[in-house]
Amino acid sequence: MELQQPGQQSYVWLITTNRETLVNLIRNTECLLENLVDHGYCSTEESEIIQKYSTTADKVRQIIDLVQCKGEEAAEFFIHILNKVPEAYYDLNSWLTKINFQPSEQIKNLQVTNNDPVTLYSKKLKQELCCDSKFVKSYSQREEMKLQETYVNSTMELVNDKNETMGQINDLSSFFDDTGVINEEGGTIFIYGDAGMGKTLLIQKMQNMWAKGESYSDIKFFFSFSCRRFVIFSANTQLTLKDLLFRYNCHPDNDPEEVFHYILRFPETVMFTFDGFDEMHSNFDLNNVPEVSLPTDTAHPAALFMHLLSGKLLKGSRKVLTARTGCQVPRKCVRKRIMLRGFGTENLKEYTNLFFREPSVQMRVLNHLEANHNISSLCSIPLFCWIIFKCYEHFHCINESHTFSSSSVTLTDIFLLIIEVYLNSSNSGTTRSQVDTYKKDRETLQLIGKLAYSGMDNSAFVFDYDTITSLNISEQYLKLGFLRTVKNYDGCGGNSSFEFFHVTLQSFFTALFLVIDREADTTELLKYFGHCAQSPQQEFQLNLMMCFCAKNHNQIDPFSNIDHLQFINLFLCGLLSKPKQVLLEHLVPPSVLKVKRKALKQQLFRSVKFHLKHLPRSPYLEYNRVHALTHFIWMARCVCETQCEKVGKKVAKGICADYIQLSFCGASSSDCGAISFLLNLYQKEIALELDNNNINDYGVKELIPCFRKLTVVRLSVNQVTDEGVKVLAEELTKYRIIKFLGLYKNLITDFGAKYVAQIIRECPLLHHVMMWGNRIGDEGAQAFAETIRNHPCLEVLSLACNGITSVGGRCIADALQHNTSIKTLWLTENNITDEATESFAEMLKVNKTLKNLWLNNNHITNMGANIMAEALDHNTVLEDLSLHKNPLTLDEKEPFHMTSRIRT
Ligand SMILES: Nc1ncnc2c1ncn2[C@@H]1O[C@H](COP(=O)(O)OP(=O)(O)OP(=O)(O)O)[C@@H](O)[C@H]1O
Repeated sequence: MELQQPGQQSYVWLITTNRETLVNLIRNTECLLENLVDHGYCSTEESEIIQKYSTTADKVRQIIDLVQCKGEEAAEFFIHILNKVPEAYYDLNSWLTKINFQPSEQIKNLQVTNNDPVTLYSKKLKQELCCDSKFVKSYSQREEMKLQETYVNSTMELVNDKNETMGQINDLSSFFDDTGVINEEGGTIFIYGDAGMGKTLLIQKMQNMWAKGESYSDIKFFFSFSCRRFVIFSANTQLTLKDLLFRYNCHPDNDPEEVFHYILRFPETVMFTFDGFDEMHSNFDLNNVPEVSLPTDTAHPAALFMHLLSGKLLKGSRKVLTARTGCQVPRKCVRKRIMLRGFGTENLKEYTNLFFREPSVQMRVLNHLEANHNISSLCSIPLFCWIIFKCYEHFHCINESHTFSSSSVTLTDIFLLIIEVYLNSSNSGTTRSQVDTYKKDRETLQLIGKLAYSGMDNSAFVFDYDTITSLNISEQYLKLGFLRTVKNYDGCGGNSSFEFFHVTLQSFFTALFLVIDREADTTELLKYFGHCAQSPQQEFQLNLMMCFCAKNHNQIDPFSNIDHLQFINLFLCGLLSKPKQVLLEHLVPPSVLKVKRKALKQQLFRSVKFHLKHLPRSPYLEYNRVHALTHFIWMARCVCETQCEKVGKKVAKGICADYIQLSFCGASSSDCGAISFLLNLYQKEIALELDNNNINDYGVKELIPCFRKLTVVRLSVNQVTDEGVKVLAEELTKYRIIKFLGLYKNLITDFGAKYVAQIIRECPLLHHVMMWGNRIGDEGAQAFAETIRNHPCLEVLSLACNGITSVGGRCIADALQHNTSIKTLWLTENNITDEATESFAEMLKVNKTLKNLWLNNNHITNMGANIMAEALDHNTVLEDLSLHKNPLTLDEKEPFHMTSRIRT
């Protein structure tokens, strides 16, 4: 673009000499005319005449002629408009920069109206999203709940592609910054978590923050898609990108072409959210996505989606994709991985205080949660927390003194309760017993159950109006609140579609239907066990294949997630359990119930036996180790849901090992209840490895019943805080059988370190303690020092990656002068300087057991290294003094190089 340079500051001259450029690059004449008319530089008649010209270029020529005639002020205001509405005149950006336009004070004070289609569309999107995101959609339509009054941040963690944690994030605005990037090429922020962890609500919160101007201010367009909705498209649907954006979100009122042109030109101003990749069940083969060479080409919506995700379309746009844990996404696309871990103690407190307004009720609820681990661990999953609170609120309204049950509460219990609450609320608050409510509304439950069941086989979570009416589900039933309307995506304003307020509710209704429907025989009842029957080998192979395939960006099968089917089995176990018999007998004849119960029990045993038989087993140290995966957790959940000790005992017997490895199984805190239920019934002592799960302090509390059996407790990378460690100390010191304690990469501070020290002091068999990657400082180090002084058998202590300085280092070194058991001490990555090396040297002169002392990544210089090296002359036991990554200079003459036992 050849631009004419102005010779003097005459705006008329500028316009005249750059006429050609302006005619070529101005595409929006309405904005110019409206502002010129508003401020009297052009009359309405003149504007109308100009608008009659057929081409934009002619209109621009006329406008230029007009402002030239009107003189300097009009010409200056004309350029001021171009400058003030960059969305419309972005092609003139470099011209405006070159002329270094500086309007006079008089012109600056004139208000410029921005009626450009891009800005108007952005405003429209904001308004629409503001309305859409204001209320939480999970709640029944009768009683909407404002997002602002219910959303609290849950625990979010950055995770690398080996599933290792990279630290927490607390702010949704930081999703797009540079922290935690695992792949610079990727453009998608991938957020994952279990069912009900709050992925959808988090997306809603992002929409709301953008729409209210609280965040993402550089984004002009925010397009939200639920992957579930892609099911609606038939295999031969063909759409252009423009259609996908405008028809399935809101439509621009003015000049859609221009808006789309802007989107293509500035993709970095666009944000997409795609919620629920695991639900993107489609007839369309995602592994054979046809290429789209131009953004104007048509393709299947799922293909457009995949191209958006991979950056082939709108490269540079921001994308957020959510899915259930375990769902594979093409690695190449992923920029960051964020795992939702649900509510920790503080989040739960915040949520309680938001949910219950009355301070006295808040206190009471918090006290109940404190007293009942079973309920608080269920509450760590936000969906279940909401259901529990909702039930509490309802029963509390009826009876002020209502409390949470003090006995064990299962997931089936809380779903039975929420249904009761919904049914009762529709009866204008009449209070009936649970049995009466279910008895009276049996038919309703059966019909809704049938609908739920009808969708399960082919993963249909959205029901069109025809399906609803064909099953005789009337308006009245729809209003109960179990189903909510789905925004119409065909853009034609047809009849609404519906979905359950959460897919776990659909699973519950399916199970309820299979139990209460007399026609449903035992084959139907048990069919989902068949779907979920996966041998551990298959699960291993699948995991391997997923890793391998994800690496090659091939063969993605997001539909392999069958949690919704697993939930059906779980609820069947709950509904057909003995404690529920009293209620169920009012809905099904006892004889039918008996047959179903028997069949389920037999099936459960068969599945469990098959699963346990095929679990991989291998010797590990002195143990006979069994390696369990996610399916084992589902099995434990089902068994626990039966609440039957006899079943539990039989299953526990099948474990047949003295070490159970359950790392990376996606176990949550409430799963610890199920694990504990089984292990408590195990005949012998056993080692439990639960590293890299999501159990936090609630999970530790859930394990209380089984600590008496545990010789190894490995709870590393699990968000355990001092509170959890306190529980460990109370429990482990009762039984004193613990040999190995693994708590690395948790949130333990000096306070918690004192409890760990207590465990070391009081448990004489303990030989391994892994505490690296916590928040322990000198006070904690001091506590360890006091306790290791005379410990009889502690062999390995890792305190690496903490905040220990020379003060703590000296205490530990002094204590080691007296210790005769420790062979390995890790103090890597702390803040230890030369000040502590004297103490280490003294210790090395007298210690007769320490073989490995790791002080890598501290602040030790040649001086400190030499002090320790000299001490080694008196020490024959130490094999490895490791000093990598310290500020040492490599000088041949320095004596510490003379000993091969020092590694630098
Ligand atoms: N951060 C949060 N603050 C308050 N409530 C929450 C939060 N996250 C989730 N909830 C509650 O849990 C319910 C379920 O959450 P959501 O639908 O977002 O889960 P999800 O992870 O998308 O589940 P799924 O994988 O099954 O689709 C919400 O409707 C809300 O009641």
